[in-house]
Amino acid sequence: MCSLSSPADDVSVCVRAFAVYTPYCRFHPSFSHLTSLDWRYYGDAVVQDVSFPGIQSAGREDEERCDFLFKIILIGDSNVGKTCVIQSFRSAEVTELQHNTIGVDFTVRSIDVDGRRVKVWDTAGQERFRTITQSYYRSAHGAMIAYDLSRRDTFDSLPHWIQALEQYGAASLVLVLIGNKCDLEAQRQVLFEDACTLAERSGALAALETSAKHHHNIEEAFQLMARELLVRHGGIHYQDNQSDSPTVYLHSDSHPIEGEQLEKRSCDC
Ligand SMILES: Nc1nc2c(ncn2[C@@H]2O[C@H](COP(=O)(O)OP(=O)(O)OP(=O)(O)O)[C@@H](O)[C@H]2O)c(=O)[nH]1
Repeated sequence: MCSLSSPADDVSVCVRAFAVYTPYCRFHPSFSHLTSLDWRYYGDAVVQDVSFPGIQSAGREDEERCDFLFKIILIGDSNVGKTCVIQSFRSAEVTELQHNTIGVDFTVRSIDVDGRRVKVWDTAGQERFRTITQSYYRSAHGAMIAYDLSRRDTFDSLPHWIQALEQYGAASLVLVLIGNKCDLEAQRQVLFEDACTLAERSGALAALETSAKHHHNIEEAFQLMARELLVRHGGIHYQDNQSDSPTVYLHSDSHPIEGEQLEKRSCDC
């Protein structure tokens, strides 16, 4: 079962990420622009009078070697499954019932992309904690916007989230749209084609349908994102005729968007 089963556990995970990864991230070139104010603000706002369970085991990860460290934010309406997606990514296990996130959830995991070790630092934040999440937009390398494919209103708010990213995020941000809860096919209210159209219009790298509950397409979403970030940050160089493009990681319910991002794959910058 998921390790985040109560608000107290949730905070302890936040503390763990804060306490263990802050020193590493602050000294890492990718995070040199993060000010201590960002971190303190998060700590003051979210972490209150809690112990630090799990800090020792997480400490080992801090020493783990990685070639690249990317920060990916996961945003979207409440209850679309953001926390479950990052839990599924972290542990391949998801609880039936998740509490609402207070502030920002963190997870850090290393994945291998073409033999490169990539550390993905992932956060999911809630809209009502706007001031916290906006500061995270600024320093993100990639963003996943999630909607619940069984609730049309969560898809209809995607333009709002995209606009927020355009306003607060970096121009080079890699965007992926995620239609979560694809196990609820009978309750589907959003056609995959609609998500693909929106992804194409908004310059997203891909649209995918995922199930955090069944761990479906979660790894693929992060692999796809990490691979694109590696390309953009000079970690992978694609030839035009190279066959192992990111599309090989996609299932039938995912859709890579051709265009601007694909051109950038061959770019060294
Ligand atoms: N059927 C199904 N339910 C899911 C899936 N992912 C999440 N859920 C359920 O959806 C509910 C909301 O999940 P959360 O992960 O807390 O959603 P969230 O987007 O993080 O919500 P906030 O913290 O309010 O922003 C929970 O009851 C989950 O068990 C999924 O893939 N399939």
